[in-house]
Amino acid sequence: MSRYEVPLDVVRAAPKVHAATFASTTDEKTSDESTAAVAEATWQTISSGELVPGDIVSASSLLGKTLPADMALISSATVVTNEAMLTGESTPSSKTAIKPATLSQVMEGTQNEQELEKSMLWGGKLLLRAVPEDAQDAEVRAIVLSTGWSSTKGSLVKMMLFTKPIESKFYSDAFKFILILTIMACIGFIGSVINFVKKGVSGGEIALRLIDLFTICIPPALPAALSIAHTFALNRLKRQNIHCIAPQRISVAGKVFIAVFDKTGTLTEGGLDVRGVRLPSGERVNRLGELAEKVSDVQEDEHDVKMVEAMAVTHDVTVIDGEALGDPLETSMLAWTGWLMEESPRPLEGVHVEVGDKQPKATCARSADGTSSAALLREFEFSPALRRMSVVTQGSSVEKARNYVKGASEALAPLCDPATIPEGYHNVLHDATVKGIRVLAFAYKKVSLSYNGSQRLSRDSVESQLNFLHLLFFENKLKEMSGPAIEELQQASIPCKMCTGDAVDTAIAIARQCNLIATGQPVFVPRLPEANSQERTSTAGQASSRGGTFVNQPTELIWSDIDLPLGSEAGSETGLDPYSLTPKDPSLSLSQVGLALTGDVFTHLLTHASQETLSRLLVRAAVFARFNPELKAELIEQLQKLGHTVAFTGDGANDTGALKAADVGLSLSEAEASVAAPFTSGNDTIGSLTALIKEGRNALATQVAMFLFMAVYAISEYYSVIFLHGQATSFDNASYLYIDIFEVFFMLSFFGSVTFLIVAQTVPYIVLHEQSWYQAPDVDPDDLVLDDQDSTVVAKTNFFTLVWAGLVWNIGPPHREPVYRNYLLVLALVGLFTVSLAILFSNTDGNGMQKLYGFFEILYSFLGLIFGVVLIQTVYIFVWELVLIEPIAKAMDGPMLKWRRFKLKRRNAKISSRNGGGGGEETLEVEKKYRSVERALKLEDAQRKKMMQEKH
Ligand SMILES: Nc1ncnc2c1ncn2[C@@H]1O[C@H](COP(=O)(O)OP(=O)(O)OP(=O)(O)O)[C@@H](O)[C@H]1O
Repeated sequence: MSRYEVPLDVVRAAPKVHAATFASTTDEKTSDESTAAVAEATWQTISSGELVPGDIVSASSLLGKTLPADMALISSATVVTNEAMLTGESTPSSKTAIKPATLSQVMEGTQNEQELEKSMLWGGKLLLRAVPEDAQDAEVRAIVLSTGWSSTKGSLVKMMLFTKPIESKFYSDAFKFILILTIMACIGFIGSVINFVKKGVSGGEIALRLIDLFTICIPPALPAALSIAHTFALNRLKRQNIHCIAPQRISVAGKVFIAVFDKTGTLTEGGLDVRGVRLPSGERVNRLGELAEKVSDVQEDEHDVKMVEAMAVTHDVTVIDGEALGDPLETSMLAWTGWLMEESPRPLEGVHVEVGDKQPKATCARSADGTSSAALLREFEFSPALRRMSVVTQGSSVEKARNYVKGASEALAPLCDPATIPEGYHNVLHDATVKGIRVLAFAYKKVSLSYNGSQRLSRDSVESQLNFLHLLFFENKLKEMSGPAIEELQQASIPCKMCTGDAVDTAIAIARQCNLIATGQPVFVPRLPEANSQERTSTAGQASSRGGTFVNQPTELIWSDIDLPLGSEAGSETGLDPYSLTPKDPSLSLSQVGLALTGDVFTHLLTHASQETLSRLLVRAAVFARFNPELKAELIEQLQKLGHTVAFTGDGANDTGALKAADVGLSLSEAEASVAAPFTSGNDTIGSLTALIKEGRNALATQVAMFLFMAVYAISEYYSVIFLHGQATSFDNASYLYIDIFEVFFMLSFFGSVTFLIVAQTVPYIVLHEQSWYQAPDVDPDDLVLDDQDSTVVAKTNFFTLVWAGLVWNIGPPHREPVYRNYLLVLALVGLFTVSLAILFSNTDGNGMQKLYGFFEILYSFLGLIFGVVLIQTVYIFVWELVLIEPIAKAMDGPMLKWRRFKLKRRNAKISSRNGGGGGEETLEVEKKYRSVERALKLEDAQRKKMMQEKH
């Protein structure tokens, strides 16, 4: 049995302490006994290849190494791993010990993934830190859950080895073409057999020649030829620091129709600089004060001290070797406070913690001057769905424990006592977010509990009945490359969209900075009538403060112009018509306005809107804000349902779903390969997507070229052989070798054209038969390989034809380098041309070349005719490809579209008759959908072109 193994020494508990007993217990007492049994175990060092699920290993022995299997942490410890390979996010993530109940659920396969994730040390991740919480513990223990192919790293390798088949029109067309070639081979087969039998050819010779015929028609080199384009593209991408685990996706990248980008860390810098804080001023509560840019600007009263303490503790930052590692937002926030994170000495010195029978978590935050400190008793991790995180702490400044909550402003506001929310809160938020500033809100409440009590708290109880504390502002700088990359994509007619978890105002401001939305273009955002607000995935305090009429109709959206000050809208006077989406302001046309959708509206539309409205909005909107990870993936699927090939570029754990759902998922990550996406770029810029699309188009063009070349090679050789079989003769073996080896393997990247080749192949053959000096070959029933005029003329024509076809179809642009830059190809072409010319005119009976190929001496004037035919054929191909194809294709566009519509109608009619009628409406709906999408796209295109023209 094959196995996937990472050879590494691992310290494992002696097999007698196998962990199944530990896992099967749910009550705390027995679990403690099991833990004690494991702790007393003797340890042995084994190879990682010997690990099996259920083994208990010492995670401490793997420090600084890549984990060899998927394991769950079972002892209380501070463990930090780098998740770049899994989520694309290279920030370290902390782990907590798995609960025995969760472990037994894992064994039964009924585990809650979110719960499990907190304790998982996934195979393939780098173990950065493993410190036991209890000082008496020598080892940090983990239980092996899966190894080899079943581990995360194993599945990454499996993904590389066995990529999911991709539905591709090119491949299905290629198979259809091979079918046609097979039919041709069968026809040729029947004709040749009849002819051979008539001429008395022996059975063995007939069989031999017919096998030739089939291998000619169905070229065995075709699969290798098609994958060569991917191999070259892979190497070129690697040189640009873009890695791929699913090579077939490269040509899909060439067909990308819509590009969707995550915002934070993808379009904007991952690292965020703190701009300052605003907290209730002077008389407190009523008003937010001025921006305090430095911590030294903050007053030293109780409220302000709490604010600094909140920022020092509400995060998931870990300090390793003096370096703070974690979410860049949180590391810069901690740095701003000037507080330090440290391992607490036991007992926790200077920190008032009620110690029960368990030691508290060994981390505390301490102010730089050492006068204040706070111990972290409990942490509820940041959840993108809730958009907040919280901690339970006990500080030295006040005797009681406190809960601190940090999160998105609109996620926190509803959890706070309204009396503590300062006046003008929404205006302050709006003013900041429209400038692209990222805002986080903080809240707190006082509690009184012991360490053990804090461990029993539920998230809901910690994050409710809060008091508003302050707002924290971050600078969200656009990456230098984002604007130019988006412009390049737009010039290539690829619509670009942003999908982010951030606030809609911030998202629009950033979209304007990077030209996703043109500067000065009004942007409309729909919101739900109040009656539907319960459905919202986010509580939009900000949106509801915008005014407007609330209507109790499920699909009637209220549109607001994002640039109007809060509360200044007249509701029905501004915005868009809910059905036609045309602006109510007659001076504006649809193409002049930008649209942005929020996650709550999108969720509502998914269930209530008609497919047509949804498609229009999805096609027209450039910004999707407050989208949680599930909605991001849903958006990608909805765009795909409209028939588009969608690319998604993201960098974080909240992008994993979208990266997987997209046709082309590009993860901006440090890791060389990420299970989250088929493509990983270490460049940290969306310029990687343009590079990927270019390579994709190039690979696709090359594949088509190769396919055509192989087809020409097959058809041209087929014709030659059929002619010769007609005379009961065949190519000499050396001629076959020439065509198979030189033409195929050296010039796999060449295109060919079938029609002209057939003409070029036929003319010399027919003219030869008209010559007075022509001699039909004497048939040898046991050997069809003869030195005769027919095989000489057909072979000499054949050699040339492919050289010219190779040149013409490799001209290069738009998606490939010009042919003269491909030095090897030029060299090969010149070489092959020279060889073909030498073969053509080496005409003296008995010279080496003649003998090798078994050629017959032919009049020089006839050889000149062959050369002339080849030249004319080349000119034909040039004219056809470079001049005629485009206008013909354009002329065919209309009928093709009609044909597609007709096919769509017929398919829908069939479906409806199968489902028992009612198809008329359905067909109409689908038809309408396509028309509206087409119309919207055309409009968007025209608008983009106009903008470009204005710009230039
Ligand atoms: N560490 C954190 N602690 C508390 N709240 C946070 C934290 N990180 C983000 N948030 C809040 O939750 C919101 C959603 O975060 P999420 O990570 O899903 O998206 P994002 O980082 O804002 O944007 P993007 O999706 O573009 O990466 C943020 O806009 C912010 O308000």
